[in-house]
Amino acid sequence: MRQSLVIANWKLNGNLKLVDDMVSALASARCSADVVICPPAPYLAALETATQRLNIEVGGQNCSVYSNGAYTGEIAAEMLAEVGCKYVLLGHSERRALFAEDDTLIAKKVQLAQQAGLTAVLCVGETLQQREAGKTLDVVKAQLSAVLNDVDFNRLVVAYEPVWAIGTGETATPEQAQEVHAAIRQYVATFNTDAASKLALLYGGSVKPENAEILFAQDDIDGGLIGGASLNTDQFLAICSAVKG
Ligand SMILES: O=C(CO)COP(=O)(O)O
Repeated sequence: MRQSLVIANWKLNGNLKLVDDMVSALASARCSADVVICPPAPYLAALETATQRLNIEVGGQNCSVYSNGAYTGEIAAEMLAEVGCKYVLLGHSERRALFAEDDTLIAKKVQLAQQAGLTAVLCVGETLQQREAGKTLDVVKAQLSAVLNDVDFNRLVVAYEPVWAIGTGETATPEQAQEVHAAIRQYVATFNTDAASKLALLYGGSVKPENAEILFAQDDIDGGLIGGASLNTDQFLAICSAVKG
């Protein structure tokens, strides 16, 4: 039985009011999936305190490639763990594109995160240009292979987020998403068969209440990584309850 998981990625959005509103909404919600919220770092402690009695975990949106030292503005994986995070998003396409993060750097971050006891949520996905050139699987496999050679599969989640579907309102069709998810699972199996069958694989990219159920019904889709819709309590709860239980 694989973990069903819905992760909220607030990106650079939200405030203390959203922390309160989301926690109140989730407190009275019924959801068979595990729920993780990744707010901007200043809200992690407040969210962790507010969710202590709930079955909700907290995660970072990124961590440093360094453990400590003179790196102004950075946040170490161990610091995230110390304030109660259980997860950290790594390799998000916005980090890759806007902050020039490459596969080598992301692999190092995954190692540090796992050493700190965090589950790394490795994000992979192709651009529209790469998809149109028929390179989707090559791109995704290259992003995975950089990390999978030296990874703790017990602390790994993979999120497939086609770049062209992020924040655009354009979602991969359930068939497109399933095809890539199945290919990811097969590829992971070439590294570790047992881990591949247990790995939680999430879809991300314009997931909304209207399309969540059909996406999550696909064989190899175990939940979602939600951006825009995770900022709205009603929408986020509807997505959480769309996960197959
Ligand atoms: O990037 C995403 C989650 O990490 C997806 O964002 P949207 O749900 O806003 O498309």
